[in-house]
Amino acid sequence: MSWSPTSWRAHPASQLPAYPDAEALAMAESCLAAAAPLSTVAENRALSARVAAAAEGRAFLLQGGDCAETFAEFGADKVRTTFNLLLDMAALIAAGGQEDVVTVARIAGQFAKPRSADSETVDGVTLPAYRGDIVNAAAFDPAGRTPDPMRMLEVHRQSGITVDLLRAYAAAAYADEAPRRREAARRLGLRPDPVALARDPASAPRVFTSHEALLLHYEEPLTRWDEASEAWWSLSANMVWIGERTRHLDGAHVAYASGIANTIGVKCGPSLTPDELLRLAETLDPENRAGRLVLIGRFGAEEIARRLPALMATTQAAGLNALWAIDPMHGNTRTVGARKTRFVDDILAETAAFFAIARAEGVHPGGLHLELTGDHVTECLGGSAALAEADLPRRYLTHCDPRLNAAQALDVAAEVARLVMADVATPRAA
Ligand SMILES: O=C[C@H](O)[C@H](O)COP(=O)(O)O
Ligand SMILES: C=C(OP(=O)(O)O)C(=O)O
Repeated sequence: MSWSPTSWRAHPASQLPAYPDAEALAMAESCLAAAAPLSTVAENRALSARVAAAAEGRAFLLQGGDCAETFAEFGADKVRTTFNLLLDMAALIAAGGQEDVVTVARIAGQFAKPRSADSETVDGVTLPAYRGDIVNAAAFDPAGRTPDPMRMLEVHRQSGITVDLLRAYAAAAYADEAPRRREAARRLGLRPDPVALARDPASAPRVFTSHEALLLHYEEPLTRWDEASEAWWSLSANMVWIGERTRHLDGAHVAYASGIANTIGVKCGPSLTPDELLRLAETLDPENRAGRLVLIGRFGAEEIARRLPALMATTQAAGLNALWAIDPMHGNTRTVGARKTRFVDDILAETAAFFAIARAEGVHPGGLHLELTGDHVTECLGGSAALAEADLPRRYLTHCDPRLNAAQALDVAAEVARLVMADVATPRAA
């Protein structure tokens, strides 16, 4: 049977909200079907070409942004801060020797969250879990927690403005590039590369958009047919990914992603077997096209050495052209007091292990995926600012998972730059 954007509806779907008002849902979906796209096929193809270069060892994918965007925190300043932080991080990694850094934000659509539990009970009252602003409100009250499909329209509106801002910042970013590169070299104790400093304005850096393709009621109407490429594209973002909780082979999320032409990320956690990974790759990337699949490991600092080598050995033996990246956040969540947090030391340890395992397996360690914000939050512990447990309550603002603040994100990028430097200087395993 041929694929269509509605094909996912014939598959079991996890993590989708139970909307109580079917008419309102249908109305929101039809408004989205008539709404402007949030990416273009040309941009999406450009990103895939650059991810293909990363898969071939000639580039590095940096992906990062909020755990979840929200309506309340939205503003041009926030978008600009994320944009600048990602480019500062990219400059560090580039200075480490991986000149072409492909920068992708978790932005302009990252509003839906998978949850461990469907409901939450407080003082004997049970309500649906908060699933991100695209679904319901974080506040614990019955009206706010009821899934409201009209929220998808607000996400589309906010994301449209965000995309316009990102395009405008990219057009202006050339002026900031030389100082950014000088600062990156200074931080790494290197001499700035004069060739890099004199880059052509045409190669001004840009930031692509991405989010988890979780809420399929939102993704379906933003999936559009392109005559020129004769393909369906998600025009809700430049690339989307499938999360650890929804990557079931026969599930709705894999069924949806299998039919769109964009670059697709797949989170690969501790329960993924080599056989499942191969079958996922066959389903999502039957042509084994470089630039199509990004395998994003997220095992935790303690688990990675037990899990990743067999997965990488399998993709190598099968000759897969997928890009391997590391998300050192999601396997390293701990609870301290009543709050979820992550330790920068765990994040660095998993990242270093990723590079070491990739080198041993003959794989290009080609990407980093982080939850971060340019705001001065105190959600993760450690780093050069030495945030300690007592700091957690000061600015713990996330509604879901703890994010690196700007200083911590730059600490991780600087460490990746050092790992890249060591990697490019080391001959690869056969
Ligand atoms: O970002 C990932 C998930 O949404 C998150 O870790 C789930 O958190 P929970 O275990 O509190 O539901
Ligand atoms: C939910 C996420 O991650 P994972 O699917 O890896 O848990 C995420 O990246 O927001």
